[in-house]
Amino acid sequence: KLNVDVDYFTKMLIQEQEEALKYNLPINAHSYNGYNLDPYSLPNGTETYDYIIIGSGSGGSVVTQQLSEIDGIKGLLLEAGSHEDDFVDVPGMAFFAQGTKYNWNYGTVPQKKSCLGLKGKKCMLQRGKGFGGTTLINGLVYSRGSPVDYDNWAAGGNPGWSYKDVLPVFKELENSHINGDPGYHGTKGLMNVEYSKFDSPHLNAFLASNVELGRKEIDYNGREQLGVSKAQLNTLNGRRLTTGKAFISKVNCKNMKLSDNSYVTRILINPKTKTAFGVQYIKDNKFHVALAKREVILSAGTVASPQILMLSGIGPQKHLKEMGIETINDLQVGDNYKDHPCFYGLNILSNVSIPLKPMHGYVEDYLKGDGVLTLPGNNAGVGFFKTNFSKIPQADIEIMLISPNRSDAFFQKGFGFTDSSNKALIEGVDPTKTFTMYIDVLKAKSTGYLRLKSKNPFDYPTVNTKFLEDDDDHDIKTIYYAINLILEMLETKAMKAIDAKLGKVVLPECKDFEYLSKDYWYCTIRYLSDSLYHPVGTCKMGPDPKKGAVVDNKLRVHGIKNLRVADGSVFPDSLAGHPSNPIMMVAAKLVKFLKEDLKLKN
Ligand SMILES: Cc1cc2nc3c(=O)[nH]c(=O)nc-3n(C[C@H](O)[C@H](O)[C@H](O)COP(=O)(O)OP(=O)(O)OC[C@H]3O[C@@H](n4cnc5c(N)ncnc54)[C@H](O)[C@@H]3O)c2cc1C
Repeated sequence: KLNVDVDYFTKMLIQEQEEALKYNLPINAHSYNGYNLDPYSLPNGTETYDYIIIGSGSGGSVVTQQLSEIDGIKGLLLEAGSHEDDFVDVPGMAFFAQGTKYNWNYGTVPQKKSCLGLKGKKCMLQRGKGFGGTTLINGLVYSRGSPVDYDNWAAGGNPGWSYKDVLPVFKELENSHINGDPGYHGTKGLMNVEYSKFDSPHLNAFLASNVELGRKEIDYNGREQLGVSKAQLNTLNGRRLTTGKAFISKVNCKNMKLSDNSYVTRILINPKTKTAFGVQYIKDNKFHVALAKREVILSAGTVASPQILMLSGIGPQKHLKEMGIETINDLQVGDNYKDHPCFYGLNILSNVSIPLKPMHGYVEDYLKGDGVLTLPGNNAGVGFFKTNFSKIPQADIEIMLISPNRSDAFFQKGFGFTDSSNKALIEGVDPTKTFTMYIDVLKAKSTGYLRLKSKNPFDYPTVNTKFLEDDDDHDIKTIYYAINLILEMLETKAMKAIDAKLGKVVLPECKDFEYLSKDYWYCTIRYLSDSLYHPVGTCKMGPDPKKGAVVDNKLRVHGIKNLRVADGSVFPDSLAGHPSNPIMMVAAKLVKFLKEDLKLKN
């Protein structure tokens, strides 16, 4: 049996990698409307449900599964994509998975101060499509952020969202195998959390170097967050555990209809009563309407949820008017686009190699739940640090340890680097020995925005991340500070033991600056920065719509009845962590609110 699997996986991985390299990622969603039908006409036939959920990513999958457990309800999940395959299941194929039909491939407008070494100076904006949403293509790191994040949500006028309030919900969702700090983890939930069995020598040097510098190895989802650790991962025996597999596969289909390839074009809202009553969507080149007797739950993610709200008449009035859309409620939808800017420009040489194997060798390890293929994008470890200029009592930098090999065939396409940036990055790199560290600005001051490109629901929205554009250069200063932390790590005995040294990366645009001077680094950062793909905040939660809030603390859209949002867009701010599991927590909270309304026990 094992050999059959090895042959099947080996062939499949080789073939799918080649296809991902050739595949042209979409630049809009027009393929859903093959006959170019008028999205503003309504079809006659309708179906009626209690709840309609839009999108099944980190948020929507949890809502769908948990709602389906309520006796006697009738629900509908509309997901634009479909089921996953064995290819995306392999964490080590994460970069290639981003080159497949599972990626929407939204993009941003050209940037002024970041992403300059990427094609068209545009940051990449990957988002997953299908049951599981962005968990189909993401880095699988389980990191809740700091308790301070949630305490700030609550202090900002959102009762019920302090860390004390949300910790039990994280625990309910989790099936932890990491032997973490007592009291902080659950073992009965549907989302598995484990360490990769694969031990990278580069990770061990990273951990030891930080211990040498006086930092601790910690459970970063436990008592303290500042320190270093092997990455806690949403995998199950080394395989990607998407929210599709963890939650959608457990849906009680007696109560819930799952509709794939169903692209939602707008939510139907009665402008007089300001009540959401249904959803328009296209499937198989035909428009459909589904009616919701109770509520519509929007979980299409930080990019598509604000787009759908605006298409439905909820958004900044001036902008909607320019687009020719009648405003039903004037809210600051699409503002407050917060993300984690990231620096990808470090090569660290070493004398320790992870020997290359033929593909079937990697596959044999993988099928035993071990080996490099169990590491998502080679991400082996994380560390949370604090700058000396931060005024907040929490981590503001994350450093991710990426084991060799970074020069795989998809590297340039996956990151969108120009030929000259790519050349500078791969020159002198031994793919078996060179590792890197990504620097993630956890508390970026730069804030972007999202707007409609047109009233055509099949056009992608316009996104401007405005990375590294904040007035006092806080964000670039944070990256520069983190680079110095890394240079200090390279001086430790642990790093010297693997002969770790900074590899020279000199971009043509930065070559006139003295190598390793501050100006050299600032130039390199502006070119080799991009998103860590953690956008949040475009439908932010808060008490006051005049201060930019789109949903209230029960996730109800302000001023509209029967409409809630449950995905990354409702975060008031970026977390000092990764958003996927916190979004699952938000979704589980939403189901609790719905149950309260139904007077059911939670
Ligand atoms: C490359 C990459 C690496 C990442 N690494 C990590 C990590 O290591 N850890 C972590 O915590 N986070 C990571 N993230 C981020 C994290 O995965 C996302 O923030 C999270 O999954 C988003 O959840 P969501 O529910 O908000 O939206 P999504 O998961 O994006 O779900 C939205 C769903 O809505 C569907 N949809 C969109 N538009 C429509 C429409 N019009 N009609 C119907 N359906 C629609 C989409 O197809 C999708 O399934 C990463 C992201 C990327 C891209």
